[in-house]
Amino acid sequence: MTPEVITVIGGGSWATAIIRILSENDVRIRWWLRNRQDAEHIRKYHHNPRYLSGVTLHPKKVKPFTRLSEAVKGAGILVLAVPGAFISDVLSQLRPEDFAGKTIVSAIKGMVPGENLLVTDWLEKHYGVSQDQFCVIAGPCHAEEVALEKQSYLTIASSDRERATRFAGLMRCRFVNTHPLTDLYGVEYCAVMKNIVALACGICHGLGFGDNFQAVLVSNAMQEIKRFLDVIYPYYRDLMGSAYLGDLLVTSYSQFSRNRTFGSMIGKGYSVTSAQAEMNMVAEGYYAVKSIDEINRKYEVDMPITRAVYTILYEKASPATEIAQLKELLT
Ligand SMILES: NC(=O)C1=CN([C@@H]2O[C@H](COP(=O)(O)OP(=O)(O)OC[C@H]3O[C@@H](n4cnc5c(N)ncnc54)[C@H](OP(=O)(O)O)[C@@H]3O)[C@@H](O)[C@H]2O)C=CC1
Ligand SMILES: O=C(CO)COP(=O)(O)O
Repeated sequence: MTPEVITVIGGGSWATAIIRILSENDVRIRWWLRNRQDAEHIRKYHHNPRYLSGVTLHPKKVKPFTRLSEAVKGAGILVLAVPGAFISDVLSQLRPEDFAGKTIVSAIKGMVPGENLLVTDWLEKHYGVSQDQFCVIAGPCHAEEVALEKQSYLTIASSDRERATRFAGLMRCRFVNTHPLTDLYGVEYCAVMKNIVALACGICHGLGFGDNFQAVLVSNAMQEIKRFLDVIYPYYRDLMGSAYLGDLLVTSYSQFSRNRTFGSMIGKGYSVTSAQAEMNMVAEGYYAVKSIDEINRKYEVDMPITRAVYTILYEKASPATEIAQLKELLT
């Protein structure tokens, strides 16, 4: 059998981890990064110099590119792994024909700000990608633990179960277990919303709250996510599964979570700009909370945690005052 040709778009930690996983299998990876020096470094030394630099990349299976139109040539699968806020900029070099007939995999746990669309909805709108072409990579999995080859689980969601099963096969390896699921939009929304909750957990941690309070916050958050999903995309789903509850837990509690770290800085008194400057990675929840809050103005679902995070980050409300008010609403 000829190896599967896969283009991975994005040069950050998750793109690097996905490439590490995929290259355990029979694939050829065309890797697009925006930074020319990074691509050159990878070609010479087989390491990404700025993200997960300890990971060795397979010299024969992984080929870096800086021209996106060239990177997508000949691939049957495109994996998108840039933060949602930059996707429209990055993909502006491509045309609808570049997506035709391919499996389009979103590894992005964020929305497209401004348009307030899930990445899959945005690709359908702007590039005519049909719903059954999509897969979404979900589940509790930090790139840093993939780099350490710690046992992880991923869920591959697609409305086309066969497509999900095929891609799940390519993402399965010694240290990663995978399973398919058909709740494409539910999984995508949940992945976006758990980042908002992790921000809230971080803010509370920064303010000095402990584990007792965080457990209440997270369990209330799961109910908030359920209320929202039941309205925006009703579907038979088991929210106790690892693609939903599992991802909420790892992001809320892990030392590796960028969203939690960002929130913690806000709770300790950093401004949004100084917290962003301090982190060299992207906290998707910052963009997501604005999108979800704006979407919810139409649906008016009861979402006190999302509202509190939005008010703190976008209306410069005092974290202590907002969380004091939120405290009274949790059960
Ligand atoms: N890290 C993780 O464990 C996981 C991440 N994800 C998701 O993967 C997606 C990608 O995140 P991740 O790889 O972690 O991000 P990182 O924070 O590790 O990297 C950020 C990436 O965004 C790029 N970037 C920064 N600014 C711009 C810009 N203005 N225009 C274009 N690109 C820009 C950076 O480019 P440059 O290379 O030039 O610095 C870099 O490639 C996110 O949606 C995240 O939620 C999902 C699961 C796990
Ligand atoms: O989605 C993730 C883990 O499953 C990554 O979360 P952070 O972006 O907060 O690090």
